[in-house]
Amino acid sequence: MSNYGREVIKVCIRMRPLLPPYEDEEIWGIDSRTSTIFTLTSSFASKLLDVSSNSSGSIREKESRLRYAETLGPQSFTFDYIYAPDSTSQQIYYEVSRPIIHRVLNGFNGTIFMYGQTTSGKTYTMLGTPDFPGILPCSIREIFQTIVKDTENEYNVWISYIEIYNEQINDLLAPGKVNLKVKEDPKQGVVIQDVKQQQVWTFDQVILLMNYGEEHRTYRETSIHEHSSRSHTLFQVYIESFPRASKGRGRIRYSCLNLVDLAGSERLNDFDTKNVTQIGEAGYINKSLFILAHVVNKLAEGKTKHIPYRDSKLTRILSQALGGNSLASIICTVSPAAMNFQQTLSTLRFASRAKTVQNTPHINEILGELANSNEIKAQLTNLQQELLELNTSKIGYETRCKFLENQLEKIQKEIHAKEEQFERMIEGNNKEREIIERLQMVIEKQEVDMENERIMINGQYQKVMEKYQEERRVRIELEKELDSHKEILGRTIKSEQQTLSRLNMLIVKSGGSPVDIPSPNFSYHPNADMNFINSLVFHIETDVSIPPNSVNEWKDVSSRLVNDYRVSLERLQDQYFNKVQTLAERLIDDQRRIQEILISHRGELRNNEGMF
Ligand SMILES: Nc1ncnc2c1ncn2[C@@H]1O[C@H](COP(=O)(O)OP(=O)(O)OP(=O)(O)O)[C@@H](O)[C@H]1O
Repeated sequence: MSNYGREVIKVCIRMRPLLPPYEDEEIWGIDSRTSTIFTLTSSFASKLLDVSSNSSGSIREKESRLRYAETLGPQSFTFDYIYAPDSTSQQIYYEVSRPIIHRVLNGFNGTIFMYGQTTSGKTYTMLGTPDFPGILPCSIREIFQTIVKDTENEYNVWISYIEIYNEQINDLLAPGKVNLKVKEDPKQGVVIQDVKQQQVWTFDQVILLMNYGEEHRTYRETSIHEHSSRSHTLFQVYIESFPRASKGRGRIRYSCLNLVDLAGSERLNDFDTKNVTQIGEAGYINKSLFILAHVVNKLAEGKTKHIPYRDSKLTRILSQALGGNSLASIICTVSPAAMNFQQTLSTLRFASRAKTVQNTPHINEILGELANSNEIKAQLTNLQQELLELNTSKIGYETRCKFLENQLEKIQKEIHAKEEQFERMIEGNNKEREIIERLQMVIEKQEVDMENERIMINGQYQKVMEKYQEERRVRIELEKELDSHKEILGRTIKSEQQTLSRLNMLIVKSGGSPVDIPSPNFSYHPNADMNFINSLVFHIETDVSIPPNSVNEWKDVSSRLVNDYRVSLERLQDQYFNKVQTLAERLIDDQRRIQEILISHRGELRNNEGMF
């Protein structure tokens, strides 16, 4: 085995296009020149403030996103590669995966894994479609094309395909084989016990097997993705190669390519809370991704000891790719949508930490039967020397061994206790997270209810104000009408008084006593009597003879007139005051109702504040 240097994990980001009609505006932008991804904060803020727009998400959700983004300020991340929404999987394959494939063919282990929230495009990038093949088919094609062209070496290739569903390993190429165990192999490192390893010779054969495995993989329709992977999958390609001339008795290189498609992280409140299967699956997915992030964090901090690989099957299987003997690339898929802002940010933070993790890849090589005999002889001499040394210090060694065994047992117990404690902590965390998410849902609902109520109260207030305006308008019109009546009445009374004065003059002239002229305070109500008086005055003034009974008659008429004026005026005043009274009462009533609604609304607000 030769010595090799350390290599950091390569990390690339792929941003998929917006998925209409559910997703709203873009919040992330890309500068391909500098491989930077950044927030379009100003447009984000302006778009989120426009809460009345038709875009998806509740008003509360948008406001909380805005608050979150404002608190954080502009975000920007730089990676090895960043791919814009119009990039192809083939392009990513050429730049990110192909260099690894060629080194795997030379005896290095290699791992490429997809990481990102649900619906961000992991499976699309890994498997692709018939028109746009993904990383997996492109890698397999490259392997066989290279093997065919290599005239110096001979190769054997095997594949296996497993899924980790609810922390249980199931064989996708042998569907009956479930709950497989993981074990340490001195030669190959961590391996899956009893997994079906199928030898393959062509690209088509591998694709057939891949499709067969896909049929048995666990997918489910969720509220946000109709074909969502509910498990992590691991597609492994084992390659053995040796120079044709040695016929397998010289140096043999063996390597393994791991293609990992992780299930997406998701928020528990994106699920129907009554769907126990979905909630359970999401819990397992989130827990294993949490442990993966924990492992990456520890490695990123530069720690090499006590890395909690054993806390999940996923991290145990990926231990070679994370800080071990493997080349590794992580392809993080993200959504550009404002509604996925927090999940994208969390993926980018994971990616930032992952790109500082270092591995120590080396060529895996063993010696065949007729390998360099000098090397074997040298090794034999070393071993004999070691044996001699061991024999001489056998007693000390045995004592030391005993001591170490005891120590080991003690440490194992401690580890076990810590593992249990950690399990309980994670369970507690999950429960707390669930409670917080439920509380958030309750708060969200109450805020929506309060918003609706506020809109309703505004509507009612608006109506009351309109009614009040209308009644005010009617009152002003009534006052105007009354004024005009008064004016007409005044004018009429004046003209009638003049007529009656003229009549009195005639009466006095003819030796009679004058009649009382009514005061001008009374209302006028036109009637036939006035016509009669007018004709009487006309007769007198024009010396036309007046019928003898007419003088008494006009006296009656004039006193009736006075009464009529009074009654008419009083009726008019009554009507006017009644109307004004009714309007005032209605106004007071409406104001009282508005007051009551506002008081109860404030009371509820105070209750809600008290709750949270
Ligand atoms: N780069 C892309 N270009 C066009 N469409 C894409 C792209 N990436 C993803 N999609 C589409 O987005 C949807 C979700 O993609 P995909 O199934 O790959 O998501 P995922 O991350 O694997 O989700 P899950 O974790 O729920 O399985 C699919 O309809 C897919 O066709």
